[in-house]
Amino acid sequence: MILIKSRDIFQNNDKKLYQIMSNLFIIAAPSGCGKTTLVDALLNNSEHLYLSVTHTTRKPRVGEVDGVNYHFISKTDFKKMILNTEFVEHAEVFGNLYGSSREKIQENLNKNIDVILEIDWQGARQVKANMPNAISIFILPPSKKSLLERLKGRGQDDDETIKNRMSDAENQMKHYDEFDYLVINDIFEDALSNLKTIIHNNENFNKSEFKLEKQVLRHKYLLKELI
Ligand SMILES: Nc1ncnc2c1ncn2[C@@H]1O[C@H](COP(=O)(O)OP(=O)(O)OP(=O)(O)O)[C@@H](O)[C@H]1O
Ligand SMILES: Nc1nc2c(ncn2[C@@H]2O[C@H](COP(=O)(O)O)[C@@H](O)[C@H]2O)c(=O)[nH]1
Repeated sequence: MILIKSRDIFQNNDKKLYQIMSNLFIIAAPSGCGKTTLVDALLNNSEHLYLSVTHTTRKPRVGEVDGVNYHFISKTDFKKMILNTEFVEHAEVFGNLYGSSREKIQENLNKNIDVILEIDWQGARQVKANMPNAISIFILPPSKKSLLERLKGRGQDDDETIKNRMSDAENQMKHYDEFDYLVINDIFEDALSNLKTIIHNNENFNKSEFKLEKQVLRHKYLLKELI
């Protein structure tokens, strides 16, 4: 048996046996649902989790720091990175380009550190296609009304942007059933605790109360309201 420290995410067609020691987690949600706030809390004091910093052509918001919140780059540079196959996934979201660069992801997986990608459903689909063992989690708001209140309450987007994000939310949420787990971000502390359970016990997937099929039954009325 060949033992490697982590799976090589782009050579996983190799038929040799290998032992997987680190995980790639995908977290997606409609804009404003709270995924960044949840992931920040998740990363707090956790040395064994690395959040991949997205490259984007979006302009920075007030308070956002280049290299910390995002790598803010030009469209030309983004397109060069696509041509050089530097992204594990990329997508256009709200008229801007967003992509996850392969280098740091692979570096951390190789160091046996679990990696989190905070991306949209299009990116999630690409990652799952290349790496079916990636663990995907979709986060839903408790209602459309709370989603709107959160987008407004964040105080960082103008009315037009908020309108666009609300009208896209349904399109994003339609893809919840492509994910392994579903979490409802109603009470923040509960959602955080659910995420921690998923991340720390993902080997118990079949028994998890947060796996998609169980959550779909539990939250069927919410799903009807949202989608
Ligand atoms: N459970 C919650 N209850 C109330 N407010 C919340 C909850 N979770 C997050 N929020 C608030 O909702 C707002 C949006 O959260 P956040 O920016 O994390 O969303 P996001 O999903 O990362 O959005 P985007 O995809 O646009 O980056 C923030 O002001 C955050 O404090
Ligand atoms: N496919 C990807 N989508 C991404 C990535 N990083 C963020 N996103 C998506 O963009 C929206 C908007 O983000 P914002 O910071 O401009 O509010 C967010 O909801 C994600 O769905 C990425 O690397 N790849």
